[in-house]
Amino acid sequence: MANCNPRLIPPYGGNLVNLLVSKEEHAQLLERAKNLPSLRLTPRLLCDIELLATGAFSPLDRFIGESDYTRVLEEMRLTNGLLFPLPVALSVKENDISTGDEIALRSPKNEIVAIMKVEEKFERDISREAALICGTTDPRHPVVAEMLSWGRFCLSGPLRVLNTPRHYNFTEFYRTPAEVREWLKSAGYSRAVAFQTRGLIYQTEEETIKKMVKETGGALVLQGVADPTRPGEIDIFTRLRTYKLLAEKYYDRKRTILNFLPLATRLARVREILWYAIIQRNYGCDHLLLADAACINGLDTESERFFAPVEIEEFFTEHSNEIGVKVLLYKRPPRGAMRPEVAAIIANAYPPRHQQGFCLWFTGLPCAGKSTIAEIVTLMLQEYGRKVTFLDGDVVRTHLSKGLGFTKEDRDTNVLRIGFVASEIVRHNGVVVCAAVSPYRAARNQVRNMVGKDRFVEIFVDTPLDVCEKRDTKGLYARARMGKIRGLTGIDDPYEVPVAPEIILKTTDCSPEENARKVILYLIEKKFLPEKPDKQTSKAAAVYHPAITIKN
Ligand SMILES: Nc1ncnc2c1ncn2[C@@H]1O[C@H](COP(=O)(O)OS(=O)(=O)O)[C@@H](OP(=O)(O)O)[C@H]1O
Ligand SMILES: Nc1ncnc2c1ncn2[C@@H]1O[C@H](COP(=O)(O)OP(=O)(O)O)[C@@H](O)[C@H]1O
Repeated sequence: MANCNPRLIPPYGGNLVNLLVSKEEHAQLLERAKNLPSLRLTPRLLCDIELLATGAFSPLDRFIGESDYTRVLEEMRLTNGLLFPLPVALSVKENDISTGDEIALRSPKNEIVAIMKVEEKFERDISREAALICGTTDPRHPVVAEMLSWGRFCLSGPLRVLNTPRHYNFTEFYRTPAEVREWLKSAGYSRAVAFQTRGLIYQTEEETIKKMVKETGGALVLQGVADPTRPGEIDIFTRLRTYKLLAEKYYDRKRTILNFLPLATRLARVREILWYAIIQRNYGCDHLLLADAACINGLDTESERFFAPVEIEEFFTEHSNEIGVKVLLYKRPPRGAMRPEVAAIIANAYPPRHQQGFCLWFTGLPCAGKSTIAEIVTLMLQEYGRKVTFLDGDVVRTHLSKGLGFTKEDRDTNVLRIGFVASEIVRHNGVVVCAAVSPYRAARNQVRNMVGKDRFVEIFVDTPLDVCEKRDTKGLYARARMGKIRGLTGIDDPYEVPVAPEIILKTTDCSPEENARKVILYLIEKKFLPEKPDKQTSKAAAVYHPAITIKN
């Protein structure tokens, strides 16, 4: 229940850390920072410094020093005895920074973030750290894979934070712990429940959350984790849009505050959850609502390979009492339906397959028939109402790749340029048809990765050299045979035949139109096109993303 004289749980360790310099000092320190040696922070470290600066990691007031680092790894405690499960450390590869140096920490975009006085420099044993916090050194674990690229030195020392990263979208939802606490107090709450998520909230889960929050009598702090998207996940902006919609429309506004939390997760199993409990306490929450599945994150979120639920409960009861945050575990209900507006946001971002972008990549010898077939396919696709861009190697070489020749290097540059444009078109759900000799396998595969493996259709126009030579539409083969030109693909330059193209077209026994129809049939079979040009199935149920289930 809201009360008139609320006293929220105090920050962990007693005080909310604030590393931001005062307005008065800002200009002068900024000038000083410009002349200091700089260190560029990774996106992960940028998240960390933001949370350090605003006190979300209180009592930490700096990147961790060596004695704290060691004790945190071994005993989950800081040297002052406080439980703290994960090291927030500043890794560097550079060995030219020494103790006593003053350095400027900059964002990945080179903006000045903070000044740090280096008081400690120590070595970090990444493998041991991975084993202790993630429970594995297996590089299939996404964070372990990333850790292996971290520098082996750590720096620690006092920080004067000049600017936290500016959030240009959803600006008003990136709140500091002090701001959330202020809201809770002014709304009259002495109790607050954090629900921290980086998944989609289905209606069943939304209702479970509401019920559990109501039972505590506290407010809900809906913490949408705003960290970089990992492959295979719903993109961050779509997720944040759904949280905003839900908070505004389906949660009691008097009881709920939405916050976007720039937390770079570690996937460190139960240590991670205790860390969340500390963070949430700093935001003023004395309860943390947690789906049981969240406790077993790691290599395989679906399995219970790390901790059985019973162990989790015991573990939390023991440690969360010490942190002062009650962890409310609940069994995640079956997914069921999404709120229609949420489904609409998702459907817009992840349209059904037949509205998604794809790239048709025609490859083959000069005169194989790439352009002829590609042009017909382009016309056929337009009957399906698709917006199609045709990038023909010949034409691209008159503008985008003007000036490039036919050395291996120039050909690769050409192919990658076409690939880059193609990937941008596909990303925005357009269709792109490319026809380039693209003789090198590695470059073609690079394009496949740029576009996305499931959106890339490699079409090998498999015409024998003697047939191409007879066609010789531009007289190139004749000139090559006469020795007038060098490096013609198929004559004295290599063509690496595709190993596993999605489609192979023979042009000696099929007309260009027949081959074009084969491509269209392939696209229908893969659901990139509806069976008939005018048949649209735009129901939300057709949404295509492995992480989504929608029931209507
Ligand atoms: N040495 C050499 N090798 C291959 N092709 C040559 C060469 N010189 C000129 N041409 C003409 O340029 C067209 C190939 O350009 P691409 O951009 O498709 O080539 S590549 O993918 O960069 O290898 C190619 O067009 P297509 O016949 O449409 O394939 C040729 O007409
Ligand atoms: N079955 C076929 N498929 C494609 N092109 C064919 C076929 N039979 C003959 N041709 C002719 O071969 C030539 C191929 O030229 P083009 O499409 O520019 O090839 P590429 O783009 O591979 O260099 C065209 O003149 C086309 O009319």
